[in-house]
Amino acid sequence: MSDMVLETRDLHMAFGGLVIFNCMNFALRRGERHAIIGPNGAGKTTFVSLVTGLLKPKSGNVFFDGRIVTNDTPQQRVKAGMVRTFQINSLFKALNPLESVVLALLERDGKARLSLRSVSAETKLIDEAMALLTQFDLARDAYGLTEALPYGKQRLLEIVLAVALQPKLLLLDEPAAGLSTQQGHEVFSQLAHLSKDTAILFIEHDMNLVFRYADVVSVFAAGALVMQDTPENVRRSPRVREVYLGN
Ligand SMILES: Nc1ncnc2c1ncn2[C@@H]1O[C@H](COP(=O)(O)OP(=O)(O)OP(=O)(O)O)[C@@H](O)[C@H]1O
Repeated sequence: MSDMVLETRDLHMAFGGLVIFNCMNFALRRGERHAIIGPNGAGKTTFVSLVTGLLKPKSGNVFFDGRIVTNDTPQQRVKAGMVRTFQINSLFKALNPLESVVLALLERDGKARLSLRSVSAETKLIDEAMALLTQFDLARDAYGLTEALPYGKQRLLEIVLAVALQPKLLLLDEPAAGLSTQQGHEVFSQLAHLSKDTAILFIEHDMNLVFRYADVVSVFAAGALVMQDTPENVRRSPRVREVYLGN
């Protein structure tokens, strides 16, 4: 089994005449916590969309878990163990958090067609859902209205739903966006405790979070991977200061 859970080879992407990447080669190890940083418009979200299958590259390939997935649909990639959360809120507002997590666990177990009512008998799943909510400090909110949750907790719940699928790769687009500094740290410290069976690729603009929680940082600028290295080396790099971090 390869060390790499995700690789892209020679990815080329353009929107009409606007070239985003010419030749993007990228690799991410199993279990790694990997941040993508870079200025606005650098292509970070486009890259993640190519990885998850929301967008198709003009040429080049995406490898996931040792297999080419370039032509797989996003749903096929989710089934293979690649799960993404978005900057936008995508929760089931009509369900309470516990019901939502149970649904995610059913999806993981390939039982998604069971109705929630018939699930009430599945006490093991309910216990597991409750344990996940507890892990992310949401136990007290389990039976409340999802739409009444504060924004920070809604974001946390989205992450719990993704984690419930036990992905090999979890992709997070700015998980701390719109959160207070303390909430941002809480989200990342929960993520830091996840099993190393799950690699995490996250886009983040808050450099305190990036340098504290990433094992590896990739710097995107103007459609190129400028550097991929440890947080310490990225922080010290004159080139990265020039294209992104400033002095
Ligand atoms: N669907 C699209 N159609 C046309 N152009 C697009 C589309 N999506 C993104 N772009 C352009 O591609 C470039 C890269 O955008 P992208 O959103 O990937 O950057 P980013 O690094 O994620 O930026 P940000 O940090 O602001 O989210 C930008 O110039 C953007 O305007």
